[in-house]
Amino acid sequence: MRNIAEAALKQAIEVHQEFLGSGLDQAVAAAQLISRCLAGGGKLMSMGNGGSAADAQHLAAELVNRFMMERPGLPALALTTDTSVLTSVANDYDYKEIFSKQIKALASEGDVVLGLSTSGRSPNVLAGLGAARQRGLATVGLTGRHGEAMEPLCDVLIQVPSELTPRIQEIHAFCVHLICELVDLTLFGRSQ
Ligand SMILES: O=C(CO)[C@@H](O)[C@H](O)[C@H](O)[C@H](O)COP(=O)(O)O
Ligand SMILES: [Zn+2]
Repeated sequence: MRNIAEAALKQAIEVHQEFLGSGLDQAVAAAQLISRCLAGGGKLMSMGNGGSAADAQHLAAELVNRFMMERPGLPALALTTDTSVLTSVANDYDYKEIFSKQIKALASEGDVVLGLSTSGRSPNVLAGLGAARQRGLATVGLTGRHGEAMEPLCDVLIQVPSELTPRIQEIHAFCVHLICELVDLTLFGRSQ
């Protein structure tokens, strides 16, 4: 057991180390884009499946409530939480449309849509980013090594250099916190 745990942690350290060189600039660019949208009166809408749904909710919660310091709440909405909307869209139309339909209904000019998909292939995340693009909204993607399908739909795409969902998600969680820290720094002059 200890050897499995050690291998997993070493793998995580290696992916974090590689991300420092290959992905951190995109994470900073994503935070800058989101800061600009929020400063301009827009809101953030986030989406993902499974663990990435939790990450989408985590980001929205930190923004709406607070991150490390006291500050006014910021407008953010996870598109993964309203089970009536989610089940009716999936039931009447298609699971693929659960995010895109919400974006079409809720988006205003100046908003930013953020999608997480470790495979880069979840049809509902791709459709959500596509709907955001069609509405002229800013888009941010978080993915793994194979984010090819997300690339043309994202203004900023954060790619984690791994194919393993848990390792990718661990860096996505780091990016969620980094975005919050840099948004606070940009909008309020400090983050702690
Ligand atoms: O958290 C995990 C695995 O670590 C799972 O719940 C995982 O998020 C789900 O299988 C998702 O459906 C995967 O979707 P995606 O990241 O490929 O878009
Ligand atoms: Zn997970």
